[in-house]
Order: sequence, then C-alpha cells, then structure tokens
Amino acid sequence: MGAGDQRRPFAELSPEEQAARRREAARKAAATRARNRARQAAEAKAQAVPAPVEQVPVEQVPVEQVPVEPVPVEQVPVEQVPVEQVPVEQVPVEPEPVEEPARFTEAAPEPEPTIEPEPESITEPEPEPIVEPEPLDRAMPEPQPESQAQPESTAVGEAVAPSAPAVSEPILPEPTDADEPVEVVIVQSDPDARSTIARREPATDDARDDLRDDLDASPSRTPGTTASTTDGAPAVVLSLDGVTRRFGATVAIDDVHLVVRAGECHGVVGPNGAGKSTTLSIAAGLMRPTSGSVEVHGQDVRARGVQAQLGVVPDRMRLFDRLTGRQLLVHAALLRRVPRKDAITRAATLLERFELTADADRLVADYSIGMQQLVGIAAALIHAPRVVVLDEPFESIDPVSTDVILSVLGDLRRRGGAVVLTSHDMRLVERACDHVVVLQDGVVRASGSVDDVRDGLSLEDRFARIVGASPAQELPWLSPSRD
Ligand SMILES: Nc1ncnc2c1ncn2[C@@H]1O[C@H](COP(=O)(O)OP(=O)(O)OP(=O)(O)O)[C@@H](O)[C@H]1O
Repeated sequence: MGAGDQRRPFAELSPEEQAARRREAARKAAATRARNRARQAAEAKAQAVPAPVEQVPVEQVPVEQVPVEPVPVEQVPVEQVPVEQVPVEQVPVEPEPVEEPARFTEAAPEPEPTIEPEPESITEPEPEPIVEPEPLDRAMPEPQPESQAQPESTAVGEAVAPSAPAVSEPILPEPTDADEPVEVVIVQSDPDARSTIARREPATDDARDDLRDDLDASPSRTPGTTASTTDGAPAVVLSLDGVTRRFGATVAIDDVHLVVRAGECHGVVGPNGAGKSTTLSIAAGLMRPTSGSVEVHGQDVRARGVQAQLGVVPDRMRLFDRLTGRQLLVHAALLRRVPRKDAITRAATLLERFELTADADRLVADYSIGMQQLVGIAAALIHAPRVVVLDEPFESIDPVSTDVILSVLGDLRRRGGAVVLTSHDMRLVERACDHVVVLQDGVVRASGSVDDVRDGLSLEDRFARIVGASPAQELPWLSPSRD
C-alpha cells in the first residue's frame, strides 16, 4: 500500500484496499505487542526476581536450609498486652506445675457464665468437696518464704497473704509505684456469676472455742515481742507518722498520725473521698506514702516478715472466685505459712463461725456479695494476724453476720490483736471501736477515744457537726412527669 493510500480516508478505499489496510494494522499491532513483551522480560531479568515458590520442587530444598528460627521469648512484647485483655482462664493461678492433674482444679468446675434464673440452679449438685490432705499436697502451692516476697508491683493486690504470684487487677490504682507488695492472687469475680441465698446455721460453741484457740496460737507472733510496754500500757502495734499521699495535684491524705495499741480498735471515718481507703492502704503496706512512715511493731510495714503480721481486707476486694470457700481459706493460710493440717482445721472453724459451712464447698464465684465479703474477712484472719486492717468490712453484710464479725474481732482484740477499720455507719463504729479518727479532705479533723470525740453526742451527730453537713438542696425537677 502506497503513501497516497494512507492519506485517503478509509471509507473511500475499495474493499480490497480496506482489507489490505486492516491486515497492515494488525501486523503493526502484533509487532508492537512483541516488542512490549520483550522489554518486560528484559526488565524482569534485570531485577533478578527469584523464581516463584511454586516453581521450586519442594523435595529439593533441604530442611535445614529453611529459615525457621523461632522468635526468642524475650522478644515477645508481653508487656504490651493489657492485663484486662487476658482471659481469666489464662492466668496461671498455681505458680508451680503439678506432676499430675490437680484434683484441686478438676473439682472446681467453671461456673456457668450467665445468670441462670431456673430454680434448679440453686439446688444443682455442688462442686465435690476436695479439701483433703492428699489433693491439697499436690494442688496447693507451697507457701513462699518471706525472703521471696515480691517487690511491690504496679498491680496493687488485695492482701491476704504474702509472696503470691502476680495479681489480677489493682484495687487501688497506683500508676506511679511500680513495686507495691503483691500478696495474693485474687481473680476478679465474674459479675455474671450466679448469686444464691446463703444458708445460715448458727455457729456452735465448739467453733467459737476452736477459733479462739487458733487466734491464740498465732504463727505470726514475733518471738520476743510483748503485749505491753514497761509502763504497763499496751504495746504500740501499728503507727502512722506524718503520712501524706498525693496523686498528682490531689492530696488524698495530709500529715496523718495514728497510734494503735494491742487490743484496740480504731475506726477511720469520713465523707466520701476523705482519704479513708488511702489511709488504710498505706497502713497495710499496699501503697507507698508520698511522705511519712508506717510501722508495725516498730518495723517498717514493708520490711521483710512484717506483712505476715497483718490481715487485710481491702476496698473492692477480689477473691480467687474459682476456688470453693474452703479452698480459698486453706490457700490463704498456706500462703501465710500456716501448717497444712492447721490450715484445714482453721478453715473449717472459720467457715462454721461465719456460718458458711453449708456453702464451704461451693465456688466463691457463686457466693452472694455478702458471703464473698465474709469469706474474705475469714481469709484475712486465718493466720491469726496481730493487726487487722479492714476497709468497709460491714458493707453488704446482714445484721446477723455483722454480729458475727464484731464477735470475732472482739475475740481477736481480747487476745492482744488490734483492728483498724473504716465504715460509713457511725453506730457500727461505736459498737466495734474504742477509738475513732475523723478525716475530711485528707486531714484529720478529730481523733481520740470514741467517748472523747463524740463528746456527749452520738457519734453520728458529732460526725455531722465536724464535717459540716450542708443543708439539703431542693431538686424540683425530680418528680415523676404527670403529662
Ligand atoms: N489512685 C488514685 N489516683 C488519683 N486519685 C486518687 C486515687 N486514689 C484516691 N484518690 C483520690 O484521693 C482522695 C481520697 O480517696 P479515698 O479513696 O482514700 O477516699 P475514701 O475516704 O476512701 O472515699 P470513699 O468513702 O468514697 O471510699 C479522693 O479525692 C480520690 O479521688
């Protein structure tokens, strides 16, 4: 085809010429595609791209050449996993592996995850009672020596016993202190766990006597310490000297002094946010003060061995709720180095005294809130501590169980133990305590014997005057709509 043909419009060409024009165009297009393929192949070769995997015969690759180096454990960023994202089931409750399947665990089936309204949920077969010497030998972690007590960690744990493995979640947030003592593994209660009604049977006289004997035979008594000073006054068992705690710009407590002697009960009272829990957490060694000091029998509360002299029920207590009540108590006792046989006996007497015997072999997760509080208090007492620190011990407790708690604390005090507790119920403080500290905005507004502080009034009236209760403000909008 000549150049003149190229200039003529395609429509003016004869059919033969048009066919020739199409053949020529097709030839040129084929040549262009061939050039493109050649260029692409050259570029690919220049980049030296390895042969696709599927082209490599697998059997020709020696196994040892396959780069399968494991990632070193220390490179795994465990610390980046928020604790709250770790399912409870993955938390290793038992610090040491057992050689055979632990009946301890087997006998504690998982509670059903949701609330079961059916009546049979209350009468369903209870977990098999398993607290026997033999399974305990295998399943209970041996108590750790005091010398192995962990330095405090950011997870400020509920205190029942020392030297326990890492704790679940903090009761009192301690964002700045990275070494708070972790005293026991307490697994957060499942809010969906079923609660059932406690079956109450009166404690027997024998149970009361047994418990008194146990409180006398305390393993935490320090040899050589005396119950009274040379001038006849009871010995100081707990002292806070100029304790201040700040959280950033917030001064939670400011220059708090407290002296607790053997046999005394001190009630720490105050409005919400006054600093009661902060004071008790510091007194129990769960939280560092910003300044000031805390001593138990003349030793720093954080010194080696001192924690064993304390029994603590913290604010917002969390328990090993996958254990039965009996297991929980035995576990707490073993962690406090109570001999196993005594631990089992004491657990039984405490359960009876706290009227939990009928529920002793049920999971703590299935306990009502009040029952959990009771078993938590029992766990704090099982090693017969010299000082018991209880944050809101009567919260969620019915009047009958309140009497039981008061009675047990009375037994402890008569045998030289001391108690520090908080409560919003002034009448309970009057019943339980002989001394009281009134906190407001972190400052001690009044302290001394209950009689001195109330000064002829009821403690409730005196408290209201001290903290200056403001007149009730009207809320006119708070009325049901009548539209
Ligand atoms: N971890 C924390 N971080 C910041 N502020 C805190 C922390 N813990 C306590 N506070 C603050 O310290 C003050 C005292 O709190 P604390 O819990 O000791 O009071 P409380 O008397 O126990 O109150 P309540 O009766 O309501 O339990 C409050 O202002 C509180 O907001």
